[in-house]
Amino acid sequence: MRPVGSKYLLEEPLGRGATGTVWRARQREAAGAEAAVAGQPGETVAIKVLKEELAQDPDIVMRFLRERSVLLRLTHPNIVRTRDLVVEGDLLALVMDLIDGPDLHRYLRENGPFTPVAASLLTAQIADALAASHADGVVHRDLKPANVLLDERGGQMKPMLTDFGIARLADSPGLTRTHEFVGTPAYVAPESAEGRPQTSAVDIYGAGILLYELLTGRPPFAGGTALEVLHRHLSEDPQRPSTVPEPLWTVIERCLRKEPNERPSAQSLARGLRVVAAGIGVHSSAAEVEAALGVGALLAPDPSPAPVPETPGAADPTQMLPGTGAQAGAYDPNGMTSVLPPVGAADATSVLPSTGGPGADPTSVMPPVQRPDQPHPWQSQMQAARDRNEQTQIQYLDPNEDPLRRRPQRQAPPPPQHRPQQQPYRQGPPPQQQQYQQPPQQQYRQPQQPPQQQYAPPPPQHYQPQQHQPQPYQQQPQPQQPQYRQPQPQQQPPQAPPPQRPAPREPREPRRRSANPVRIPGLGCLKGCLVLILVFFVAGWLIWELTPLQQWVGTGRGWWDQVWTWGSDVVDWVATIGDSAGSSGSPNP
Ligand SMILES: Nc1ncnc2c1ncn2[C@@H]1O[C@H](COP(=O)(O)OP(=O)(O)OP(=O)(O)O)[C@@H](O)[C@H]1O
Repeated sequence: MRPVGSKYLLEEPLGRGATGTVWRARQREAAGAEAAVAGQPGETVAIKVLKEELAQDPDIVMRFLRERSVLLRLTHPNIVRTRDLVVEGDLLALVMDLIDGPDLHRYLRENGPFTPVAASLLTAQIADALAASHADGVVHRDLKPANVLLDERGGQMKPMLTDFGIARLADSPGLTRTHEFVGTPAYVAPESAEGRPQTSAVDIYGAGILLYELLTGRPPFAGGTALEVLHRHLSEDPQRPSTVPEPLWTVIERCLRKEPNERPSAQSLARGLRVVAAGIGVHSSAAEVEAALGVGALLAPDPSPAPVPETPGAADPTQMLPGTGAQAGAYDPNGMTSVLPPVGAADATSVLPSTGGPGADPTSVMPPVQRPDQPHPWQSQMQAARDRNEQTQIQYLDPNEDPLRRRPQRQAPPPPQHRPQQQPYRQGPPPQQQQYQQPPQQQYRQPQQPPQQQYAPPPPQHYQPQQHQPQPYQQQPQPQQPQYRQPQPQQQPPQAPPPQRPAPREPREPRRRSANPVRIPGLGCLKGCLVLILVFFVAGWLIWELTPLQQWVGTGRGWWDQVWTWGSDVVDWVATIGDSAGSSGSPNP
């Protein structure tokens, strides 16, 4: 057992994350006045001991101490309470309440997706926690199921958001000045992926992804490489699974808007989710169903989202790349920014990883620092994420290899000389036409909001355990009121975590369906002829009967008789021609 400070003893590790290891620990004696919770000797706590490299960085230690008051005052029924922060020699540790229960990632993996009602109520409580922290100016920035612990005490399951402030520490200059990416690709908001200024809206995006995952067992943008996932966040719209009720999809779709200002505030998200939960249940009244269908009106955007404080070297994308700025000879087609490094800057494909497709010339797409036999850093990063249960990723990223900063520019002038067209992903789908904006040049200097108003959290709402029936890898279709469009229940494939795919496949050509599934050669032509004959026949009959033509021709016959006569004439004529051809072709007697 290892002492942490003079007050705590580490007993056994509970789990390891990217930023440190969490231990079950015991309190030796009551903590001092600087702790938020003094605690009693013998009390059990959880202690996250941050990685040594974090603890040895003076910038991070400073930040840790500065954040201390923020973290310690962050209290809410759905936030894991930070009791104390310990700085001792080379050790930085957060002392937290010990939560008795699994994290949501593990729970999902073991029990399958939630019902729509249970998913709504659970996410509503997470939104409550976010509303409280946003009101206090604290943005989580790494919201994902692994950071939600399920407190199972008392037979109820209460989601508890944890790891507040860790992303802030990890994002400190000590780390990001070496061009690191902080976040988990499957949950990263588009603005974070692009290095644009972030606000509390990134947490709403994370909540939308989390809600989607609770309902389906997997996040909407997953699979393939981390780069691919980030591209999908930036360019793809999520698709509604057939099992997600319409009002709930309205909420998810609003949370996942690419434009942060269009996402709801945490408070309106929580309210909207509760209205949806009330309106999609088996016993919902007509009024509740009606209210759920109108949930869009409740999802008001946040008029003053909490900004993520600027971190020199982190929030400013221009500082995340070496040799940036004018002195580096950067490519600047729009005159907006100078973030692109000089090597191959005009050619986005030149920095993308080679996937080694047939006929691919790896050297032509490899950045100079990367050898063909090495995996791309993002690929290793994704692999590491899988190995580590989707933990926060902090990994060196060579800016030369970051295609997000080398996307084709909308107004880019044509390159001075023709290059052979190269596919950025040789084995992957062709990238969609992306309307990327270059990250803005100006630094984000909005000061952190002081906590103005005291957030009064709504009473913690614990949903009843029977509302969530763990579905072992099969979504239960939710019975719906007739008023709203019922999604078609569908047999779900096993809801396992996204399988690891070796390489993205080429997208299939959309199949063109023929109106005539059995192809008979010439059938189309024959049909046309028959239709034409029919049309002539009917038209002739009408003209014969309804116009004076019959008298003019002077036959006095009916249409059928006349047609029969014409037919006989034609047959006689053909026979005559045949006879004359036969007699002229036969030798003279
Ligand atoms: N307060 C706590 N009480 C009980 N268990 C905890 C507590 N905090 C974390 N854990 C457990 O410890 C494990 C590791 O937590 P940690 O936050 O380091 O992991 P992570 O969220 O996967 O990684 P990271 O946040 O660094 O990406 C988790 O699986 C979690 O279940």
